[in-house]
Amino acid sequence: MKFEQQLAVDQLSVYISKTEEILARNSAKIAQEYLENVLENKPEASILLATGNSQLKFLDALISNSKIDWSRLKLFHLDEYLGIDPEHPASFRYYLREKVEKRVEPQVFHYLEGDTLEPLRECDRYTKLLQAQPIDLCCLGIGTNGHLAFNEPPVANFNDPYWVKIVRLEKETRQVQVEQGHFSYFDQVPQYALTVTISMILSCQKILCFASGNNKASIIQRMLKGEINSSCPASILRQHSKAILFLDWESAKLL
Ligand SMILES: O=P(O)(O)OC[C@H]1O[C@](O)(CO)[C@@H](O)[C@@H]1O
Repeated sequence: MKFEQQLAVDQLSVYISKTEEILARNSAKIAQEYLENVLENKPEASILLATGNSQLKFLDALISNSKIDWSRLKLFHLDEYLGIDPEHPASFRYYLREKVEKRVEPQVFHYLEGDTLEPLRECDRYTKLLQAQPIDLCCLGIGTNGHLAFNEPPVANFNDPYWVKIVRLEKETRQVQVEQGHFSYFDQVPQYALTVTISMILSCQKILCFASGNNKASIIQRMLKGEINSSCPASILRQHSKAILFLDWESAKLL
């Protein structure tokens, strides 16, 4: 497996590839080998998937090249806008149905029902589903403001007693969604979302986190060189010994 550079920042492993394409190929191989290993020792495995641009090439490489037995996998996801219809193209359920579920046949895909009329009950339902088994693999992206899932700075709680909660989205997060073309204007982006918490993420057995491109360079610098605190929620990954951060040259350029 060829990464141009490998380093450790506290307990976090950081693998750097020249391009996002190489990064996707190599990280998909790591994910595949890890899942094969898990499935040698138990009948089924559980994966918590992220959405966003940072996941696209990885998911494509994982799905198109691997020999994973998806029928033995239970799938979950990190977050969803509150009040969004599952058919809305910006909804994370839409993304995951189109990019994952239509291409593989998992044993089950448990979706966060963002359009529920009873959000607290939905948090409770999803918490119970997540707690029913260990989550073997968690995939993550990092927001330009350092958020993990929708745990926004500075309110993200590293010791959250909850596993799924309702959060208010930061202006920057909502603005980025417009810039990326997911919504036409700022007020169209929902103000609230459901998200798994940092405590939930840290309970996962293995974490693969992806960040590439110039627009992630300064937050990656803060994540890896700044203090570990909730002003950059992603910095907490430095305390997870089974987490790998995959970067390309552009996102790693300020290290
Ligand atoms: O992958 P992107 O588009 O860079 O976004 C960063 C992360 O923030 C989220 O939008 C919020 O969870 C994720 O879907 C994503 O992985």
